[in-house]
Amino acid sequence: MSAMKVALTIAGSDSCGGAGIQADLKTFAALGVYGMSVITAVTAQNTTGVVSVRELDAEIIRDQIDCLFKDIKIDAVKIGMVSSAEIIDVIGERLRAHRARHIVVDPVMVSKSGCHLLRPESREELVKVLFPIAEVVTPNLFEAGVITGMKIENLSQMEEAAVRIHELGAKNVVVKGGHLTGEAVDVLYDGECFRHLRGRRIETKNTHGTGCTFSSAIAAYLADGHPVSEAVRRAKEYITGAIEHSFSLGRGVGPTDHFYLYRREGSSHG
Ligand SMILES: Nc1ncnc2c1ncn2[C@@H]1O[C@H](COP(=O)(O)OP(=O)(O)O)[C@@H](O)[C@H]1O
Ligand SMILES: Cc1ncc(COP(=O)(O)O)c(N)n1
Repeated sequence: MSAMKVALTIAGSDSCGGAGIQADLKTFAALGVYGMSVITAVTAQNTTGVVSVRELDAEIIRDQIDCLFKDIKIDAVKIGMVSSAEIIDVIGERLRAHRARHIVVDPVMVSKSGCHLLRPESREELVKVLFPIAEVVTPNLFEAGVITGMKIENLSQMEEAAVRIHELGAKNVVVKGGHLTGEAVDVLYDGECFRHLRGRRIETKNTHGTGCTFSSAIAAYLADGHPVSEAVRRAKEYITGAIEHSFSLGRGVGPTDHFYLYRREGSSHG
């Protein structure tokens, strides 16, 4: 039997379990990869919104990263909510020191419910420190707009944004079209070619954590040894199925079903 593959998520905790660390670990488990976590911040959050946020201090974030890399071979890393410039700097510095491979950066800025998960004044630091070490970055339309200063409303603008973000140091860029209307198309750019990742649009309000789930699925497939284009294609297939099986939980935006591949006929939530 081949060795178990290991993926690490560096992200914030979402107490309601649909996004952040919890979504990432569920995704790793569902895709057969051993998951580990470095928590950057704790959010008190439910399906209707974020109530409060506490950042952890840089020292405990550094210690979490160092003790894992000193002990365990890590096949891929996903980075989500990073909250502040100080946290970004310690993550960047330690991942470089440990020569971490297969890094996926989801440049999380604002939750779907409208709460800042990255201090707006730290956005430039995220791009400057984390994009150059990323194998893949996965901005949504809002994030791609903030990073490039562009207004992005169609596929050709998504392509242009992907080129500009590539110039900022990310090897591969996926601009996600989840917030457009019509087919859910994402654009992958590797510095040479564009690839359109097409998925059927699912009519549902339950999309809490879709970006977290997508980026951690990319990391899981990279950990498994797939090349970037194949990892992204498989992750797109996985997130589309997870959204198709999303369900209502609480009074707000419900989560996707990370384990839909395993549910038997008749045992789903309906
Ligand atoms: N309603 C939907 N139907 C199908 N795919 C979707 C839908 N909403 C988002 N997606 C897909 O989910 C992934 C995450 O995208 P998105 O929701 O835009 O990210 P974020 O959570 O960062 O805003 C992308 O592959 C996107 O195309
Ligand atoms: C801890 C944490 N990380 C990321 C998100 C983004 O997820 P969404 O955009 O679906 O709100 C979140 N809500 N909470």
